Amino acid sequence: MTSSAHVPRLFALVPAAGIGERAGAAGPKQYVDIGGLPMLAHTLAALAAVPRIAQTLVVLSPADDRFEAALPGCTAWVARVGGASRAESVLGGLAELRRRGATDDDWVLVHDAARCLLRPEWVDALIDACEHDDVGGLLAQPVADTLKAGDADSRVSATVDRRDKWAAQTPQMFRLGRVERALQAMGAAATDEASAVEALGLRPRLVRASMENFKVTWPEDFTLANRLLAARR
Ligand SMILES: Nc1ccn([C@@H]2O[C@H](COP(=O)(O)OP(=O)(O)OP(=O)(O)O)[C@@H](O)[C@H]2O)c(=O)n1
Ligand SMILES: C[C@](O)(CO)[C@H](O)COP(=O)(O)O
Repeated sequence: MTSSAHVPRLFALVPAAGIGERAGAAGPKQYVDIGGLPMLAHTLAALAAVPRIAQTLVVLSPADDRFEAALPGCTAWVARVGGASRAESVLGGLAELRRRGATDDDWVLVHDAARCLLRPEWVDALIDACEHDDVGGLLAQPVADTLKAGDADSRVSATVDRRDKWAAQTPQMFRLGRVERALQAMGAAATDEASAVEALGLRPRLVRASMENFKVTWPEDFTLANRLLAARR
């Protein structure tokens, strides 16, 4: 007799519906050229190099009219279901994954389009650490600098104990059903998937990655990303 048990699959979900306000580029930062390709192309290439990921879904803004010209021949799934916040874009993507056959038990690795220096081996390390974990987890980096809390006038209000602090990165890997419920409960206040899952009383696993997995956020970050990519060639 053959077993019909569902084997969970792994999907990647890339929110790419932001406007990149802080980056100050002429258009959305995911299309800014880095080393000859749009930033988003580097991000998707890293995920495509992880064989355990069954498929990647890119979430675009409904108004996006650049993707097909910028990434011709891209084999990732694409859905123009982005929302006003990152959390809404991720929720739109999770609903799209369901429409395409994903179920509650499948794993979803949510990864920022803006973290284009991702390396496949970091994704593999995350999967290895989480695929048999009850909760799931995220890539992160222990904080190395002394941490200051600041007031609106840019004066220090406190020095924060950094000993147990980690900077959260992506991918963040959770079961589809759980992360969807968590984000629905927390709404746009969720700046990442882990914080929504934490609000359910759960403790996601922290998997150390690298500072190279930084999020291109400010104008000077494009220069850093270009240099790092050039150094990898
Ligand atoms: N409504 C939104 C906002 C953000 N994102 C995505 O979430 C990731 C992380 O967000 P962030 O770095 O803040 O990107 P932007 O929102 O584009 O930047 P900014 O906040 O400076 O406008 C990015 O890949 C971005 O495209 C999204 O899909 N939908
Ligand atoms: C998800 C994230 O990259 C983890 O550090 C981060 O929270 C995104 O924040 P942003 O407000 O969208 O820049």
